[in-house]
Amino acid sequence: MENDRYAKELEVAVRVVHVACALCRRVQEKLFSNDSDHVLSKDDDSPVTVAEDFSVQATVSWLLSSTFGVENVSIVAEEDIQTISKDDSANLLAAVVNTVNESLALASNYGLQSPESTLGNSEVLEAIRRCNSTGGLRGRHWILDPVDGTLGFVRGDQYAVALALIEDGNALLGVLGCPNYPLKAESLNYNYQHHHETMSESSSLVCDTSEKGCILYARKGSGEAWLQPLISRDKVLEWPNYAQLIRVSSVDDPALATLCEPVERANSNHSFTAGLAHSVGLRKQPLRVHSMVKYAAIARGDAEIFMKFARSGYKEKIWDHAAGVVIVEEAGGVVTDAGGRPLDFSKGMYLECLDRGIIACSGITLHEKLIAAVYASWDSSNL
Ligand SMILES: Nc1ncnc2c1ncn2[C@@H]1O[C@H](COP(=O)(O)O)[C@@H](OP(=O)(O)O)[C@H]1O
Ligand SMILES: [Mg+2]
Repeated sequence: MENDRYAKELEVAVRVVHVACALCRRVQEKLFSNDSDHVLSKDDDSPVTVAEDFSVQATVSWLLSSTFGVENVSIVAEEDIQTISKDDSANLLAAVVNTVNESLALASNYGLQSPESTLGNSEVLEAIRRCNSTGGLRGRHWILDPVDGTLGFVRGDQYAVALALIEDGNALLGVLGCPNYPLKAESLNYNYQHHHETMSESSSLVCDTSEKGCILYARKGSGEAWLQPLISRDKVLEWPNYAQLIRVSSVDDPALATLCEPVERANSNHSFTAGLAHSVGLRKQPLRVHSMVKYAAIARGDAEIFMKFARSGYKEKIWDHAAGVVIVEEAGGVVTDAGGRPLDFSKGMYLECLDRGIIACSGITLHEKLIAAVYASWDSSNL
């Protein structure tokens, strides 16, 4: 039956992302706990972040391969094997192997297979290496961003685990794990200064995980997007785990709409988007959020617009968008490039044909206004 197609893949993907989010939460709790040996680094390439990325990637790769069979699984993912297989990376590899084993031991709590015995270095490296697909127009590929929004992760703020399935170039399934997504939309706004002032006493920011954390997911063409809460440590996932339907906001008046955009100025031109916002009549301050949680905010109805205009020459990666696009579209939203065309996931690792930037909206009215505003202002924008 058409409706049953990809049902198993979607359920497995959601369970796998639960395991990955639990891993991330454990690492973040250690990072921010008062008795932690770790020194928190504000860099997004700190050893902790790198270990975290590899650990999630190995865990997801191992679980997908053990469920569907190694020969059936092709994965396109952010981290490549070079960094971790260097001679001077023994400590990094040891940390990753440890974290992966800890997390796979709990996989059975999530209805997935745990390994019969602890994985060794070579098995973990092999799981990471297997994520070396480049995707493309033919075949079925899983697209993974193990930790999207690494800066958000080290700051104890928003980050996401993103897993999508593309087949013959079409994004069919999207799963977004958002371990720090707060219940109240207002708390999404990133406030760097506040963050630093409260950093020392802010273990509550990440350690009180009971009121935040969810997984969003959707199957292309179903017209439905779903949300499940993350489950607490040591609990067993009972499918469908309180899944609830989510829907985009019905606000189409620009004066009432909220714009979401990257926190980092380096990743998107804030003054250009401010100009667009002004010209279509947006009044509210933009909500600056790390990672694909911005797509989640649109799908959940907590914001109406997400825009990203990277510097010219930057090539957007498919793993930064595929899962979010499926979820927003199935929740009722619209996602295109700045020329109004759908994002094309068929060209390999990059969104090769992307026209200028990305515009995701809760509805067509806001979307058309923004596309028209880009058209009117681009030539004078110096971008
Ligand atoms: N100069 C740049 N311009 C645009 N995007 C960039 C960028 N450098 C990195 N990125 C991407 O932007 C993502 C973060 O998005 P955001 O700024 O919306 O939080 C990064 O994901 P990672 O954190 O997984 O590396 C990275 O892929
Ligand atoms: Mg990313």
